[in-house]
Amino acid sequence: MTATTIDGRAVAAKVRAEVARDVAALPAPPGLATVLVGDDPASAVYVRSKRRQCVEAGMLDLHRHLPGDIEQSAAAAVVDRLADDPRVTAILLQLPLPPQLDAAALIDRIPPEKDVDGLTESSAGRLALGRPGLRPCTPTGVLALLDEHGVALAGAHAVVVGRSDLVGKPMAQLLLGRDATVTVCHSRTRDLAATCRQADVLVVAAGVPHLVTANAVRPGATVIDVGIHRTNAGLCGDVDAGSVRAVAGALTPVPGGVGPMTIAMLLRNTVAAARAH
Ligand SMILES: Nc1nc2c(c(=O)[nH]1)N[C@@H](CN(C=O)c1ccc(C(=O)N[C@@H](CCC(=O)O)C(=O)O)cc1)CN2
Repeated sequence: MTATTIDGRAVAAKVRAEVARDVAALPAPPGLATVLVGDDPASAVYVRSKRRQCVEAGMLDLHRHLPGDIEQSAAAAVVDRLADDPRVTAILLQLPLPPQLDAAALIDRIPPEKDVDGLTESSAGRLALGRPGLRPCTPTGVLALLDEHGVALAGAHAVVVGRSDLVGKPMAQLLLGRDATVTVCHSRTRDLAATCRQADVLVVAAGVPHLVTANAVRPGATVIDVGIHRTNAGLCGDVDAGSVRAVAGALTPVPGGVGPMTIAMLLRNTVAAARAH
């Protein structure tokens, strides 16, 4: 068996076209404020893509690039100005932030209605309680890929590897909301491979290159690789695609899988924020 490739680029392109149509129908273009602190090369690539795709969709690009050594109070003042700016529909702080900054405190200065990353306490609480709200982009993008690929989640056993605020935790909650039976693995999980082999749907968001190999995949399972790592050999994920491709029923590639969906969901969340305004 060779796994079917789940084409994130194609699905993301469909979403972007839908977003562009939705933006054209709005009374005014939404403003997306991307805040980049410092000069981390990977973050710069992602923010550049977000800004480009924001403009291509017809939105206003309201970018802020802050020095990497900025103090907490100064960063907070920038967020507060964006929060009060009527041109700003949506705010995101590109993560990770430099170590001197308290990311959670800065994120929580974003008004819930502008929190298109879905990372504030308010957004996270609404997700946990099953109430409407803006959801984190990557987990939402994973759900969109599973839906587009026709994966039945109700009653399925989903295993999530990783428990980050950005992906693992909201991913588990979103899958639970779709009536999957959810197991969350992490660095303290004993016999990770045995747990992963139970999965009908395996979402790997551990941040460890090639963590999951073929021995951890049940034949025919759907495997979603959220990882992205820059190596001398190029980009790779948390899944050893070379070996897993021979066992899985479906697999997302890196690059070209979850990554493009993260940005597509950001744009979709920005339209949702504009509509709720
Ligand atoms: N505030 C946030 N920070 C971060 C998030 C987030 O959702 N919100 N997610 C990740 C990084 N990320 C978005 O910022 C992201 C990662 C990867 C891609 C992507 O399109 N990857 C391409 C390859 C791009 C490349 O050449 O490197 C792919 O996988 O095909 C988009 C967004 C952490 N920070």
